[in-house]
Amino acid sequence: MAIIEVTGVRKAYGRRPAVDGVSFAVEEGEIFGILGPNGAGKTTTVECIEGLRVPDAGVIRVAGHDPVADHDEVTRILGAQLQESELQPKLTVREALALYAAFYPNPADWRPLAERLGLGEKLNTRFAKLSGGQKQRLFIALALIGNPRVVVLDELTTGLDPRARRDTWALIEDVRRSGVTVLLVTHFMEEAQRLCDRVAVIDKGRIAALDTPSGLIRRAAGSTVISFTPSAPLDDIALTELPQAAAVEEKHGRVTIHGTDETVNAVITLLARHHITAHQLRVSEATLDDAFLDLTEASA
Ligand SMILES: Nc1ncnc2c1ncn2[C@@H]1O[C@H](COP(=O)(O)OP(=O)(O)OP(=O)(O)O)[C@@H](O)[C@H]1O
Repeated sequence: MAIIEVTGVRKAYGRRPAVDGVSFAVEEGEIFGILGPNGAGKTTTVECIEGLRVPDAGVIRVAGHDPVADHDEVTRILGAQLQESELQPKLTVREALALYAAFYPNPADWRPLAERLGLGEKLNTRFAKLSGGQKQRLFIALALIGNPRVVVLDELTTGLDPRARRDTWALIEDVRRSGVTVLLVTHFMEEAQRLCDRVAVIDKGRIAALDTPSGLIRRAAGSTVISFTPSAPLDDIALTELPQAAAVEEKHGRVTIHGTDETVNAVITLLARHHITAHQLRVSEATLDDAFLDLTEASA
């Protein structure tokens, strides 16, 4: 069952459209990613879902409710991560948790929540003295304190070191295991690939693609990347006609081909036929990074 339904949403600032006819549905229990370059319209889209912005056109439903007309109801269903600037630097972790718990009719018990998020030792620490990772964990705690069915996390791991980012990923998986649906806005392909069940790629206010991370990789770039330095120029060899070669690129004497396993064999056979050796031959799986660039370039 879809817990969030977004249908034909448009939102312009002045005459410039930021979100230009976006539709998608988030199923209950999934981690749904929104991925896109800077200024693509990701935050505007989630702010419309949160009821913080009013769309110019289109319909949004959160568990059947309109985020603007039924704002109180939606606030109970949907927990949103707070922006850093919204917390007082002198507030302690305990005070922040108790204060935010008081906003909700049926809040979670914040003590076990703080323990679960690794903040048990930090209850008396002021917000300003927390590390970046600890602040992010506090934001997750505050987003969860109202016992929401959906939590919206917008660029949660930006600015975190790799270890803190991985710890945060583990927490997000833990949140989903507890039955909460997660809507995750991110810039990090690795994050989307690792966490998300499905990803909507937004570019210039529109959905460029919506699929599982592996579906996006397959569809966009060709899932196998072959690169090598040929022992002689390839001038006369038509690599682009190889079976399922989605893209062929030559840079500084190194050739990169996106294709499939079948392409790997075909490249080697073709080179052998022309008595060319492939030096430093590398075969790797495409990443969501490749797919993202491909999808967003395609709509450029
Ligand atoms: N309050 C506002 N007033 C005017 N223009 C805005 C406003 N908020 C966003 N925009 C513009 O709308 C477009 C989409 O912005 P939005 O913040 O939704 O993108 P984003 O995908 O979240 O970007 P980023 O990844 O950089 O956070 C951008 O061109 C931005 O400059």
